[in-house]
Amino acid sequence: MIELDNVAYSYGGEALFRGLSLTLAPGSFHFLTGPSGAGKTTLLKLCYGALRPTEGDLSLFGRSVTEMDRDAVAMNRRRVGVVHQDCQFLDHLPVIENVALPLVVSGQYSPEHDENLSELLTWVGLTDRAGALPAELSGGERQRAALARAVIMSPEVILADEPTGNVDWEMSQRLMRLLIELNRMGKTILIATHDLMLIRTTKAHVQARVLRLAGGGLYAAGSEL
Ligand SMILES: Nc1ncnc2c1ncn2[C@@H]1O[C@H](COP(=O)(O)OP(=O)(O)OP(=O)(O)O)[C@@H](O)[C@H]1O
Repeated sequence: MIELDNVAYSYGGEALFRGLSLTLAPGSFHFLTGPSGAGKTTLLKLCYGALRPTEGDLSLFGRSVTEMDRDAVAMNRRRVGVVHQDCQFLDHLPVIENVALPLVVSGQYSPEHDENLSELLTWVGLTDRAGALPAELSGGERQRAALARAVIMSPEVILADEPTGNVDWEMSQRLMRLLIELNRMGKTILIATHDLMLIRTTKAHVQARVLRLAGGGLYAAGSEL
C-alpha cells in the first residue's frame, strides 16, 4: 500500500534520515517509536504524500510519487486518514462539522452522509458533544473527534501521530481499542508514539510490528519491548 525504498529526507541541511525502507502491507499494524526530533512526524508526512523524499523512492498504492502530479497525490491522499499530533481542527466549527470537513472539502458531502456521521460520533462516544466547539473538548474528546475525522472518508490506511499524547491511561486504552477495531476491519495502521507501555499492552491484542527511528535510521525495536 505504502512503500518507502531507500528514502532520505532533508529539510534543507543535513538529512534527517537516509537509507530508510518500509512497507506498510494491507491490514498490517505498525508502531513507530523513537526520540523526540528523530523524524517520526516527517516519516508520517512522507507516508501520506505531504512530503516527497529527497532521495529514494516512495510508492503510494502501487504508484511511485515521482510519476505522480499533485492531483494524483491528492487523490491517493484520500485513501489515507491522518490523526495529527495537534488535531488541527477549525476552531470556529462544531465537532460534527470538523468531522465532516474531509467530505465537504473534497466536494463529496451530501445530506445522505448525516447518518454515517452520527454513527461515527456514536462509535467514538461523542454523540452528546456533536455541537461543541473544539476549545470546549477535553484532550480525550479531541483525540476521538480527530480519529472520527480521519476515518470519515473510509480510508484504507490510518496514520496516527501521538494519538494518546495528552490523555490519561484509561483514555489511551479506549483510543487503542478503536484503532484495533479498525485494524480488524482490515485497515492498515501506523501509530507514532513515545508510550512503550501502550505498545506492550496493545501487542497483547494485535500482531504489531514495532519500529524505532533514531540517529537517522529505522530499526526493528528490541529488548525495551
Ligand atoms: N518544516 C520544517 N522545516 C524545518 N525543519 C523541520 C520542519 N519540520 C520538522 N523539522 C525538524 O525536523 C526534525 C524532526 O521533526 P519531527 O517532527 O519529524 O520529529 P518527531 O520525531 O516527530 O518529534 P516529536 O517526537 O517531538 O514529535 C526536528 O529537528 C524538527 O525541528
